[in-house]
Amino acid sequence: MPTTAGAGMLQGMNTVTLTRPGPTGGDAAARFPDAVVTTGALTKIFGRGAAARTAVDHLDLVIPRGVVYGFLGPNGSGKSTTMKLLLGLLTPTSGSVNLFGVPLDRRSRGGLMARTGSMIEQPPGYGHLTGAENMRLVQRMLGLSDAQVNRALDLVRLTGHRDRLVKTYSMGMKQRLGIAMALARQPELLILDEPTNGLDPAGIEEVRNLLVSLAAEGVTVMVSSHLLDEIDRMASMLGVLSAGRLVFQGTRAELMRRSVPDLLLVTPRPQALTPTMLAGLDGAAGNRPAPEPPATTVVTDAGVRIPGLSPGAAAELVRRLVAADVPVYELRREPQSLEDVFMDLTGGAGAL
Ligand SMILES: Nc1ncnc2c1ncn2[C@@H]1O[C@H](COP(=O)(O)OP(=O)(O)OP(=O)(O)O)[C@@H](O)[C@H]1O
Repeated sequence: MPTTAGAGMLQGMNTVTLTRPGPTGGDAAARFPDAVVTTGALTKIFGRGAAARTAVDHLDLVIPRGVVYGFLGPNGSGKSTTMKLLLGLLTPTSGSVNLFGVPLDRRSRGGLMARTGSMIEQPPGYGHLTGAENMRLVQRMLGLSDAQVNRALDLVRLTGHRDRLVKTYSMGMKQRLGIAMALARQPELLILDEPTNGLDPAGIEEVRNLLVSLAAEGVTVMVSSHLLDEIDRMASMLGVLSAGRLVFQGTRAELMRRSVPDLLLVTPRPQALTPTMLAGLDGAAGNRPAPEPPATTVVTDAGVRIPGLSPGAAAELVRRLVAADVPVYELRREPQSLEDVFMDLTGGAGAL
């Protein structure tokens, strides 16, 4: 059976201002005593010597109680590895994990996992058994009551399909069964790796509604995705990974405040925006470096978009345009979309 975290089959089931990642080091647990998850400089390096690969690089996560925390990053950015570290399925190379204010180690893990539900990578479930039979396995393993199992199946709306073989389930139903397994023990913390993977828009909406309603009941939900759209409307807090590093942690509103609007130049001579014309203009204080022309200037029907210039650099650009006798019909700020901000943060990697 594919893994969920837990005892064998089921484990422990269960910051723009784009703000740079906030609290650092092991003091996060002390600074955020109510946080359900904190990590201090959490690092995982796979392999050794020349083959060493840093999958997770000094992460300082802070996940407050009762939020849906959207954990975003392109493929290979380290989301699954981080979640496995949080569940004690991998040992950190360095750094610390605190769950419910308790350091995660070999001795504390059992107790902490008893309060945690998870689904990592694949939705679990034996295809040759029915949904109910799969749930019974979980029930026995975790010593759950019939009521707990029935409630979990109900929550994911599988009660009417409980007697069907799992191999006849759609992808969405399999994902929901995995979530039911993670939910059955009524965890305080739910860690789900890409639970919307392979779902159609209706399936994504169902998972979204379920997770938001669980958070409203006080469950802390950490959910990963490489797709911004899937996370955006369910997460009240976002953590963004890029190449193993946490490049942002905070609310959506904070993320948008980090946005530096592009400049849109309307001119009949877009070709006048040469690298020389833009050389040395500094970026605004935000998430982006100064543009490296001509790659980052984009000629659109509306005009030439120039990303990330500070007010001073914009004024200097106007001086240069006038000195070069380039007609300027219009120069205005164009707000970035959330998608643009993410693309900047992750260096445009992957399909966020
Ligand atoms: N057991 C392992 N041994 C060696 N390298 C690994 C191992 N597990 C993961 N990696 C590497 O660590 C990096 C992060 O992988 P990880 O699966 O955590 O990323 P991810 O963000 O979850 O990506 P995806 O969405 O594609 O699953 C990748 O470069 C991956 O190849």
